[in-house]
Amino acid sequence: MFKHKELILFDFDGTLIDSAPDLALAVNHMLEQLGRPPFEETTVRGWVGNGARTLVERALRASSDTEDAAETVDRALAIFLEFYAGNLAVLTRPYPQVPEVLQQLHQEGYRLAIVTNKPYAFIEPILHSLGMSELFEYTLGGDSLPQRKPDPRPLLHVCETLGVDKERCVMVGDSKNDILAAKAAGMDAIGLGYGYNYGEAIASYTPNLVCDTFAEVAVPFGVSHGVG
Ligand SMILES: O=C(O)COP(=O)(O)O
Ligand SMILES: [Mg+2]
Repeated sequence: MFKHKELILFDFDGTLIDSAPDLALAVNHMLEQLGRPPFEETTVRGWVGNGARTLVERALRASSDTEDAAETVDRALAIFLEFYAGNLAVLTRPYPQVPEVLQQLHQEGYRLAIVTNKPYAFIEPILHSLGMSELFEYTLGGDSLPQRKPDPRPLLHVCETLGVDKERCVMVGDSKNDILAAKAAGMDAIGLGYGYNYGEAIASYTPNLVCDTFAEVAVPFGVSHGVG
């Protein structure tokens, strides 16, 4: 199905890595510093997907009856970012079969890149600490361009930078932001059913294919090693 593809764009949080436990620790540290009560990790999972500032805004909104002033949001974001920068991969792990399948796709000659809404500065340190830095030719963060997913431009930017026609590219992601961005870019998409999609089924955003495990992602590329 996707054997003719040259470049595979991967979302990061909720697709390659389960980062919600560390994001929850950082959110709860920020709330504690502001004298507000913490939230369960499962609640924080539902807030991930639109970048760090939106995550902090969602946490603040849930923790107060009144809307916070911009200065409070700025301060909360700074606290969050400082803590998270020092605790990026404490509990964060790749999902099952992720390193193996990526390695196999890489060996088969597929080019791999990351397009995330996460701040750019955090991508490489996390990849490094999980032993996955060598696999990706290019990474783009949520603050790398003026636009982020679901805008199609980050996806198209990577295609242009790497000189790959968008028809030869596919986006793999867990959230509606990934699928909507791919559709708007005129690109094929694989949706993953296990990540963070605000409690909605990824199938309802009609990607070309839905996979329930990362191992299944290998199949349409003609790579079967990771399946099992
Ligand atoms: O950190 C986020 O808000 C989302 O990151 P993602 O685009 O890799 O899912
Ligand atoms: Mg994601």
